[in-house]
Amino acid sequence: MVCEFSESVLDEVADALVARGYVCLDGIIDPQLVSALRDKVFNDDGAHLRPASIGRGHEQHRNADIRGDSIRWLSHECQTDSRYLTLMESLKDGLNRRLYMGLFDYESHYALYRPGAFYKKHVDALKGSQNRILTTVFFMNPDWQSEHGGLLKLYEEDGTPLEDIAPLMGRLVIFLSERFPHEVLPTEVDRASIAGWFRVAGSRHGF
Ligand SMILES: O=C(O)CCC(=O)C(=O)O
Ligand SMILES: [Fe+2]
Repeated sequence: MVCEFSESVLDEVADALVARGYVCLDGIIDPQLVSALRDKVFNDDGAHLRPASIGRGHEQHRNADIRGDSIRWLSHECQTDSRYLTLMESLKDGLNRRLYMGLFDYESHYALYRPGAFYKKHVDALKGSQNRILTTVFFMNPDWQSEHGGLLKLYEEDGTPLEDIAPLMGRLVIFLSERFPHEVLPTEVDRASIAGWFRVAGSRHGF
């Protein structure tokens, strides 16, 4: 299984980030890996999902009014997780080569939104030195229908709605973390995703 993005995909992502700050890509991840990732949420690992919290460190707390998903962090100890993380490493290297973004490390979690769950409008970048610079959201929902809800809604910095993105199987969305407020609209059916963030080392980056 190939665990790196092609040069042409990396070119496309880099060009889109420069032009618009975000990109939505379909079918760029091996379908076998996509279904293995989905199985992690719905089969073997479902029991390890925990209600998500918000904030960082001692400011971290659960707040079901803001987000209702359950999560599990990816780890290189699991082979399927590791394949996804290796793929994201190739994205990091490819973007650093093209845009000198200084992306340093990556953290990501599976998220399961049960019917009725949502994540209110927020910005991913957290306060502190290890800031989140680039967000990835990957979807694993076959047969998604518009009546299922659960759209990822992106906004401009000034709050103007920008794009509603359906959480379709195999779709990867990448955006600059500080620039785009976004929310997950309430879902009617189980909705699985992997949210991830690249951070820079040390101080804030001026991209
Ligand atoms: O699952 C999604 O569509 C996005 C989730 C999200 O915004 C987050 O976890 O920060
Ligand atoms: Fe987010």
